[in-house]
Amino acid sequence: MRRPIIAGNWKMNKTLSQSVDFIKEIKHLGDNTDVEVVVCVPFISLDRVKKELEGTNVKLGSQNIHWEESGAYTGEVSPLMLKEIGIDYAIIGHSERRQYFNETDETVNKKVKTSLNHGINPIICVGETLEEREENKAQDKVKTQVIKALKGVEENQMKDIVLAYEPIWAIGTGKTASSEDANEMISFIRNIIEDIYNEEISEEIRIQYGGSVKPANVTEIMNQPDIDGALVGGASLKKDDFTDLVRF
Ligand SMILES: O=C[C@H](O)COP(=O)(O)O
Repeated sequence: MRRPIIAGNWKMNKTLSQSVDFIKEIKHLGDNTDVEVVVCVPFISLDRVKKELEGTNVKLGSQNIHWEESGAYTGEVSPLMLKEIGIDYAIIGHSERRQYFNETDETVNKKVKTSLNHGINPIICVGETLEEREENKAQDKVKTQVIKALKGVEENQMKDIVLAYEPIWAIGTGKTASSEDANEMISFIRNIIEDIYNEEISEEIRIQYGGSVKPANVTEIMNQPDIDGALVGGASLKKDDFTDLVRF
């Protein structure tokens, strides 16, 4: 039985004081539920938010991570820095990182391996563009991303990984993949994992859907057999919406 995981990706939203105020309002959301609740907040808010979350059941994540422990990488944040704060998760390979910051399948793979080596659980994002979907290339694209992201990852590390299928055309657009289409792709991803590893790992790995998940569609999405959770942008920024999402 896979534990559902709802993760809020705040993206570049909320200042430090806004982050602290907001977390005070939602930090009880992990209580009395089987759902694992995660907030992925801006780097500069991680430390303060971590302190606010102490003693709660809400987990903390970053939105990126560098693959080196230290060095001349101006503007980057290393796994050692994040580990010291005590984060649980790092989003890796979000399509916005791939699109605007030249993240490649190779850097995604390096980040995945470094996260695992530092005890930070990767949430690895994959997904196709609208053009790729229309040209029937969506599965090929996602397959390549999954295989390359996991290159060199050992079987015993797979339990620490979460995958997130986010069709790029559904992010922040109000368009969602139909829950059946999302489930079909996520089932396809599970088959890829079985090919690379084995059936047990493919049955155990948690795979989220992301892209305009809202209170109005979350139940339908979460009722799909292969979908284990949601990676949520816009709707994770509002208390009432995020509350409804984690109580889908
Ligand atoms: O990481 C979250 C996804 O990019 C989805 O964002 P969204 O819920 O605003 O569409």
